[in-house]
Formats: sequence, C-alpha cells, structure tokens
Amino acid sequence: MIQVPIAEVLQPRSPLAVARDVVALGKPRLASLVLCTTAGGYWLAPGHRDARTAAALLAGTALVVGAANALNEFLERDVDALMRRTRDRPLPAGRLDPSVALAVGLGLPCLALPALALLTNGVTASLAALALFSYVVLYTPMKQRSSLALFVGAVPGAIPPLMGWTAVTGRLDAGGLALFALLFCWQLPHFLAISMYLKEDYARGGLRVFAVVHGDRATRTWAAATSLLLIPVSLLLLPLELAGPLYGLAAALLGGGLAGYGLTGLWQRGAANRWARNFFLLTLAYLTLLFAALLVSGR
Ligand code: HEM
Ligand SMILES: CC(C)=CCC/C(C)=C/CC/C(C)=C/COP(=O)(O)OP(=O)(O)O
Repeated sequence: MIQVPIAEVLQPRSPLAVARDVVALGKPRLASLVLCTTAGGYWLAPGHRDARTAAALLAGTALVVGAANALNEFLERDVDALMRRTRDRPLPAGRLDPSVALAVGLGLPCLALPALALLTNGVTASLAALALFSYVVLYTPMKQRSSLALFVGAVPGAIPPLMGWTAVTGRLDAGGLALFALLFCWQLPHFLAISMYLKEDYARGGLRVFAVVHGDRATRTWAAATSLLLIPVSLLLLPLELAGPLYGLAAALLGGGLAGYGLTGLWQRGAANRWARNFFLLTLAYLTLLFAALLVSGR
C-alpha cells in the first residue's frame, strides 16, 4: 500500500518539477556511466566509425536504458516505498502516477529499438532488446527470491559496451566479449559492497540480496575475490590488442588499488559499513578511470 503525502495530492506541480521526476525514472547518474561504457565499446571497435552512427547509438541506448529503469521502478514501487534509499523516488512518493512510468517504459523502446536497428544494425538493436528483457523480466522479480539475481542483473549491465562494439563491427567476437566480461566482473564487487552497507534497508524491503542472505563475512570475502578477478579480466584487452601499454599500466594500478582495498575487508569485523561504502565509491572511481585510460590508450 503506497502512502501519498497529502500536500502532494493537493498542490498542483509545475511542468518543470514533473519533467524532473520523469527524467529521474531513468536513473540518470547510473545511465550516464552506462553510456560511457557504450561509448568505450564504440571507440575501441575496429572498423568504420562516424558521428551519425555514434549519435544514434548513444541516443538509442540512452532511451532503452531510461525505459528499462522506468519499468524497474514501476514494478518495484511497493518495495521502493519500504526502503529508505528509494522511498523518495517519484512513484513511491506519489509525485507521479505509475501509469506514467509504464507509458514511458513501454513507449520509448517502440521508438528506440527500430531506430537502433535502422541507424546502427540488427545485432546492436537485438542486444538492447535482450538487455531490456533480462533487466525487467528476469532480474527485477528475481531480486525478491534469490541472491543469485546479482549474476542475472550483471548481464544487462554488461551488454552496453558490447552494443558499442557491435555498432561498428556488426558481430559478436572476442574483443566485444572481453568488454562484456570486464563489465560483468566489475558489477560483482560494485554490488556486493552496496548490499553490505544497505543490508538493513534491503531486509526492510524483503529483497534477498547477497549480504542479507549470506551475511557480512561471506560478502566481504566475495567482494575481495571478485575485485582480484577484475585484474586478469581487465588485462585481457592487451593480448586482444584493444589497448596499449598505458592502459595496461592503468589497469594494473587501478586493479591493484581496488583489490588491495578489497582485501583489507577480510580483516574487518561485523557490518563494516564505512569500509563497504568506501569500497563502493572506489568501484565507481575504478571504472571511470579505466575507461578514461581506454580513451587515451585504446586502439
Ligand atoms: C548487478 C548490477 C548492479 C546493481 C545491482 C547495482 C546497484 C546499485 C545501487 C543499489 C546503487 C545505489 C547505491 C547507493 O545509493 O548507495 C548503485 C549506484 C550506482 N551504480 Fe550500480 N548497480 C549495478 C550495475 C551498475 C552498472 C552496470 C553501472 C554503470 C556502468 C552502475 C553505475 C552506478 C553508479 C554511477 C551509481 C552511483 C549513482 C547513483 O547512486 O545513482 N551500476 N548501483
Ligand atoms: C540497454 C540496456 C537496457 C541496458 C541495461 C542497463 C542497466 C539498466 C544496467 C543496470 C544494471 C542493474 C542490475 C542495476 C541495479 O538495478 P536495481 O533494480 O538493483 O537498482 P535499484 O534498487 O536502485 O532500483
């Protein structure tokens, strides 16, 4: 049952405030980093690149990601209302009617998927459709049932750089799959950390995330192990000749830093919320800097 603040029902809202909430449905901060990974895949892929295809790829991806997030917020509006982190989102707070999120989530892909197919290629549009489907239909309901949802959610999260790659090459090959693997592995420590410092909130919402189900100690161990795994996976780009020595150096240093901090988690006691929050922020810095290195030292 969603509680709607009385003031929000009575007061008419400005079009700007409504527009801001519609944009918020698309989770713009997360979507921005997703788009950086798409741009990275496009930048590294071998073949012909041009501004028109790049613009179509980024605009189409932004619209499908926005739609995926709007549908996720539509489906989770009751759960979001139970959790501190999400209760002020436009739907649980009652600032937007759920039908708006549903219309945005179903409407945008009708425009963006055919546009991606026409202006990039069929492989890229099919990957976008797969990411949308796996995020909304598989991952979102699975969060309430199993901590393994993390591995399902990491699939749509890893598809955008592959879309950037296929927008140039039109096919799935080793280079694109290496970028997919990099993003897939990065999401594991990213979310294991979050699940620790937000454990109470997730439990309140009835979501069976890793730290809720397996406890803090196991989560810290897995966070350390998966951050170590990122080092060889990120270095795979070197033998595949996607990036040069400067990237290699950056990947080794950034990976060493992240895994080094991850390993200090093994000596923490209890929930170690401050450690987990710092580790989450480090995952964001790691990915941003790694893609900056790719920009400079990519093929
Ligand atoms: C299994 C996959 C993922 C899960 C479960 C997940 C979950 C989350 C959650 C719950 C937060 C909020 C943390 C907080 O409020 O303290 C967050 C933040 C963030 N995530 Fe992820 N994430 C995943 C994948 C990704 C991917 C693929 C990207 C982009 C490439 C990404 C980028 C971000 C960014 C930029 C933030 C900080 C901005 C914000 O809180 O809005 N995440 N993530
Ligand atoms: C092309 C395309 C559609 C790509 C998908 C990109 C995408 C939405 C990646 C995010 C992956 C993910 C599992 C985020 C967490 O959602 P959550 O539901 O756990 O987060 P929340 O609790 O903040 O709602």
